Amino acid sequence: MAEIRLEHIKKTYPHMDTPSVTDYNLAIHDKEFIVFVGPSGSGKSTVLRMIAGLEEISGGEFYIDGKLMNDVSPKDRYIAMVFQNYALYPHMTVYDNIGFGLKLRKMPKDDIEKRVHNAAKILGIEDYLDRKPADLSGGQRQRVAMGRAIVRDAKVLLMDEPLSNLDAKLRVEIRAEITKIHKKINATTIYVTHDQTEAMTLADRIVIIDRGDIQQVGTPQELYNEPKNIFVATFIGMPSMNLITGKYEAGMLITEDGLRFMVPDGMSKVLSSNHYSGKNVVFGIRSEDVLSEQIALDTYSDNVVTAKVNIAELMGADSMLYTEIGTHELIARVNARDYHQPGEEIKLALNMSKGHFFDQETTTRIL
Ligand SMILES: Nc1ncnc2c1ncn2[C@@H]1O[C@H](COP(=O)(O)OP(=O)(O)OP(=O)(O)O)[C@@H](O)[C@H]1O
Repeated sequence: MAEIRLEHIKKTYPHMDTPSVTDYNLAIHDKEFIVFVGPSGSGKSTVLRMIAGLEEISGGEFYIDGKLMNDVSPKDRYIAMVFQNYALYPHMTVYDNIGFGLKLRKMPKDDIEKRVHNAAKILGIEDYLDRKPADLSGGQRQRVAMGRAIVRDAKVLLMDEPLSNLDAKLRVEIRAEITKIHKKINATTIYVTHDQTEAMTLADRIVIIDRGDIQQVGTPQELYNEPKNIFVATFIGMPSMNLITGKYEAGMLITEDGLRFMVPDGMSKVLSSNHYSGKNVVFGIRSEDVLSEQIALDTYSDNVVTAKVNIAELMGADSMLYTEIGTHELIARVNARDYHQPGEEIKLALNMSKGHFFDQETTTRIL
């Protein structure tokens, strides 16, 4: 069992004026799979390294199962870490690479053998135990690195961008395996990535970080459907959420270049009662809620715009249309059968009720 609590955690690196992590508060449940996601330099690795004990904590408290861990040495934290560069010993076999840490701890040979074989079985690398890392593929090397973490029976597993060295196809395969492995070993897991697709597919809960600050914590669905602010709304989801800035007035959203959108009644009520009448707001709508089929044009006839197609990307079942309406870019994910050429003018309907309104100044979501 391993419950983790981070309370007001801060990090300022030596000789730096500004903190890299400002005030980090998070409770992670036992056996949970948590993903830290955010842009490069947002502080993801710093938090992970503080948990592992590789980096000193500048302020705040870090607990595992209620025990304060700030000053506990890394080897006594019951934590195992998997890095993006696998850090395998090239002259050792897979078996020795996996068992090395246990040997250092002077564990009896029989126990080491049991543990290494058990880990190899979980990871599906039993046939490679006699090989050297050089004779393995990237995916197999990554499994060996995970094997080293698994044999230690760690209560907490930390993974720092473990898939970033693999090609796209292998990343998808190993991603699915990581989920299976997590179910088998059941260690509380913290996984760091800057890839929102990895975060969405792996996480029980995602912690989204920007500039050393937690922006939102929630399940993938919560972050996708109820983003707290514009940063989360545009970071989660591919392609990024469309944003249209305009003035809200008498049930309409009116842009500076004269586009007019009818705001559904329920949304209008919330905007009016929150004193947004006459004020600028940001409207966000996902590409799947921008529609091109005739039935949608008829259903949402109040909000049909003429759009010029700039780029059309065929993605298999869907096609992504990067279009221009007035001075705004609008991305629509449409059925691939409904393919359009760049340069074409088409009609698009916005299903406004699926969109979100954000406060332009604070960037927080209004509804
Ligand atoms: N040893 C260090 N000394 C000084 N500043 C550092 C050090 N390590 C990281 N930083 C700074 O702290 C901030 C957070 O870095 P961190 O590596 O935690 O971000 P990250 O979100 O993991 O980024 P990436 O996805 O690029 O790995 C960055 O501004 C970085 O430049």
